[in-house]
Amino acid sequence: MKKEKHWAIFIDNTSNIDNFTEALFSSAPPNPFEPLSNLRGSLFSKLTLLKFIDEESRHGDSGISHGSHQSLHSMSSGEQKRVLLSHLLESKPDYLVLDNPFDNLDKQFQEALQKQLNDIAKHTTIIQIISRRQDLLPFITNYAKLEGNTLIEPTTLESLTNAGNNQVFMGSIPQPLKPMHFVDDLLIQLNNVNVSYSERPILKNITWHIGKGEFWELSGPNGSGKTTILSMITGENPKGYGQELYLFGHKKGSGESIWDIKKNIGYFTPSMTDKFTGYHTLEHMLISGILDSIGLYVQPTEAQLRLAKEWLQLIDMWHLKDTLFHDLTMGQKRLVMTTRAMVKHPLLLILDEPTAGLDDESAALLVSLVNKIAKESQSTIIFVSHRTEPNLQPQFKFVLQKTQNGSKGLITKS
Ligand SMILES: Nc1ncnc2c1ncn2[C@@H]1O[C@H](COP(=O)(O)OP(=O)(O)OP(=O)(O)O)[C@@H](O)[C@H]1O
Repeated sequence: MKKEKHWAIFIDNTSNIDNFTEALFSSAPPNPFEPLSNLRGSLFSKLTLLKFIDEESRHGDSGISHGSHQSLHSMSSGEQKRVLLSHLLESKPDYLVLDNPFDNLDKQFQEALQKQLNDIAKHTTIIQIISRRQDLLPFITNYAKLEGNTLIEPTTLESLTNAGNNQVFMGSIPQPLKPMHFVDDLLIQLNNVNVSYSERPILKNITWHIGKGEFWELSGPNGSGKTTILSMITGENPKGYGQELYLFGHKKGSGESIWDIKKNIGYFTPSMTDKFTGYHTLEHMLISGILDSIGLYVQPTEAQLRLAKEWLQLIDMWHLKDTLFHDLTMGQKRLVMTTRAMVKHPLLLILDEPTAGLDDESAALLVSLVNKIAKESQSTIIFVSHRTEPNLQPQFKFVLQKTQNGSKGLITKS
């Protein structure tokens, strides 16, 4: 049996991944991937997944969730990845390109996927596009780094990866223009909340009291209901009606509008950056956060401009104020979006897997900004993550544990 040659391509903020994957699948792949030119490859990536979801929304069937009655769109992110991988493997490709395959996956699935890839690697070339050093597949012995559009072959693995980030943010968190006041100590209360979908229990007797100024980490395996719980807290899930759910002092369904709830919340999840495809400058992006709009269509006031400046100085991006958001690196975009979600000092800041897809250095920088916000503001933070971010300093953890009757919640103190 011929021995397959596997590769890890390390990426960072500068890497042009789309160009690289396009070139790999072209009739003339770049050096040293020329041998792939006449072979059949498959791409396991978020983009491939989005194409199938789009197909499903237009034609009613993604073509890949056979056997399942559930739409691809309504599956949790881990479930979607499972379905995609088994679909890609059905066609027995000669090579498989995996774009950050472990992102959004729980530990159990990560281990199962690693085992599965170990087997596949015996007969299929694997090219792993990788941001975090800890994700490296153990059977891979060839490495390169993608800088912009250029592949660089290093001398050692160590020379490829950044240990972390030592940047210290200079100055304090800027104060909001209009502080939000809330008298109670408890912002959110879920008392014995239950959620089922098509009679399948998802959440079972969830009791969670979230206080002012607290810093929580929310975790749990794929499909355990993290997104569902967040949709209860943001007031978006109609299954919250008739339950013991109190959001910012109002019982869910007691006449408050979705806007009454949402005005108290700053929210960031990486897919939100897709909404900002327009050409907004950084300065305008931050000001639009104060106004809760997606672009900026009014003349900003002096006070708004001053506040935007303070935040941009804090994250060391003031010199980029006139740069288009579109032209930033991924790590910079995440810092700006987190800052934008925080600019009003919302009562509650929700960060949903904000480090997914970031390299080690950018993730460490984002985590230190979140720690700083937690220390220096009165905002409550919920940080959702599958990865244990080494330096994250939450006070409390809410862990969902799957059972046959739906997930239960376990609270621990850090
Ligand atoms: N609209 C829906 N219809 C049917 N099932 C749904 C719907 N929305 C969510 N589910 C199911 O509820 C379960 C919990 O989903 P949820 O997205 O909350 O999990 P999660 O913990 O966020 O998962 P992940 O870590 O994979 O993102 C999953 O099994 C999902 O398939």
